Amino acid sequence: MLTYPQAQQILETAELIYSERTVAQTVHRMARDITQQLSQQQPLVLCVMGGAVVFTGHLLPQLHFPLDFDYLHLSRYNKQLQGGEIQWRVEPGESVKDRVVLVLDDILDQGLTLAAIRDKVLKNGARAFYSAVFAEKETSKPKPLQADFVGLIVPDRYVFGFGMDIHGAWRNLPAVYAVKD
Ligand SMILES: O=P(O)(O)OC[C@H]1O[C@H](OP(=O)(O)OP(=O)(O)O)[C@H](O)[C@@H]1O
Ligand SMILES: Nc1nc2[nH]cnc2c(=O)[nH]1
Repeated sequence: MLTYPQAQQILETAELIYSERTVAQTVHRMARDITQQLSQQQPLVLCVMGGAVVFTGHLLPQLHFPLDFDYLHLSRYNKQLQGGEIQWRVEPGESVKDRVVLVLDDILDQGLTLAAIRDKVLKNGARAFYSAVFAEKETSKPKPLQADFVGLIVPDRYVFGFGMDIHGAWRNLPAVYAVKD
């Protein structure tokens, strides 16, 4: 865990890359696009804990159609800045069977996390898989999947805020920051 001064120091030296206003406009646009595509499908919406919790909390009240909600939990970064093995804590269960599933995550970086989720959701019998990511990182490597709904494009730097952590801290920020290079 970061100490209080360490957390403060990280924020003070970070670069603001998207303001709170842009974040709000982005979630609003995504809600409109998701509504256009899925409002007749009564999807099962799955929040990927814990990064997607802020995005989910802002998005769901803007989806004015019937849906069900649940969550799944896995981690690949484990409070580090480099990804490793995927560790599942709560897998998608039987509830996905025959459902149109919409998975919400905070960021698509190398895409390994979302690809693992897609594979499990489809293996457990979902009728269709959709994904919405609040941010997508511009990486040089090809990704194993594309998200159906993408919010903000972020540079190939470690970003935090609006649910995304930096060593476990600052998920609570309303805007998006990049760590100092
Ligand atoms: O596209 P990838 O390179 O696989 O990375 C994306 C994943 O990384 C973060 O999760 P993390 O493992 O940090 O767990 P968290 O949700 O607890 O922050 C984020 O929430 C995504 O799920
Ligand atoms: N918080 C955070 N999580 C990530 N997971 C993959 N890339 C990132 C990133 O840049 N920031």
